[in-house]
Amino acid sequence: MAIPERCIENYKYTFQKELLRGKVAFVTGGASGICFTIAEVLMRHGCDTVIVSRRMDKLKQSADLLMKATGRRCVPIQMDVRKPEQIIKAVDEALAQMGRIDILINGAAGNFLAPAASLSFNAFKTVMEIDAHGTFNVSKVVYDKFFKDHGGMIVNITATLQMRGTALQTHAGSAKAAIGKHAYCHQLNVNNT
Ligand SMILES: CC/C=C\C/C=C\C/C=C\C/C=C\C/C=C\C/C=C\C=C\C(=O)SCCNC(=O)CCNC(=O)[C@H](O)C(C)(C)COP(=O)(O)OP(=O)(O)OC[C@H]1O[C@@H](n2cnc3c(N)ncnc32)[C@H](O)[C@@H]1OP(=O)(O)O
Ligand SMILES: NC(=O)C1=CN([C@@H]2O[C@H](COP(=O)(O)OP(=O)(O)OC[C@H]3O[C@@H](n4cnc5c(N)ncnc54)[C@H](OP(=O)(O)O)[C@@H]3O)[C@@H](O)[C@H]2O)C=CC1
Repeated sequence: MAIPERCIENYKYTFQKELLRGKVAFVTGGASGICFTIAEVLMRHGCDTVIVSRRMDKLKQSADLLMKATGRRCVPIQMDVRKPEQIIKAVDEALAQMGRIDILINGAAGNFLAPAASLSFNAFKTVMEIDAHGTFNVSKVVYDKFFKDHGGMIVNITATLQMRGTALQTHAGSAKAAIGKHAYCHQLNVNNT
């Protein structure tokens, strides 16, 4: 059984408590780490969430913790951000259960510390596919199925390691740089159309 995440003790509000009441967020990687806490903070502000990743046991455990701590709804759905057919199914299920998606958090990522010389073709490809392709894949499906007609917000979780370069991080640095440029180009596209 996966080790459970922990919710924030004595949460202090900076924003209005009900700021996101009636909104729904779709959070990739939301069962663990940073994106678990992002889901928690959104829920503490009235938002309902869908958390997605590959391990259903971990998703269920985290969804239970989040609902108990915040009193909001959290639906766990299994999917791999590298597999478009799984994303389409997951977004369909999210919309069937929640009726809407207002916020997409692209947080799912894969990483490990490894010298560039020891990266196999598949090691580099795997991290690029989870981080960079995954961000595009999920954004495309959520856009096509909901944001195109209703609007919505996409938040891509990147890093700083790619900005000046970081040892042992050729794969993750390349993937996170791609995500940054993707967001920038996408913004230009949206503003020009
Ligand atoms: C991530 C850092 C980890 C620990 C940090 C510890 C100390 C910090 C010290 C200094 C800091 C220095 C730098 C900063 C580093 C990081 C912080 C900044 C950014 C962080 C970004 C993040 O994304 S953190 C999130 C990390 N979370 C995860 O990775 C969870 C999900 N991870 C996974 O699912 C796997 O780890 C996976 C990414 C490998 C994907 O799994 P899967 O699809 O099942 O793939 P596999 O079949 O297992 O592997 C695919 C190919 O990759 C090769 N591989 C796997 N691991 C390694 C490795 N350690 N070294 C080299 N190659 C590896 C594997 O062999 C496969 O290739 P083949 O050719 O064999 O097929
Ligand atoms: N930790 C850090 O120091 C830093 C992290 N970041 C970024 O913050 C975000 C969260 O990182 P962190 O909390 O450390 O990491 P975690 O390992 O806790 O979170 C990564 C999540 O992504 C999910 N995931 C991985 N691969 C896939 C996939 N193929 N499909 C669907 N879900 C997947 C994992 O679940 P599962 O394995 O069950 O699929 C896991 O829940 C990431 O984008 C990371 O790059 C940025 C800078 C620094």
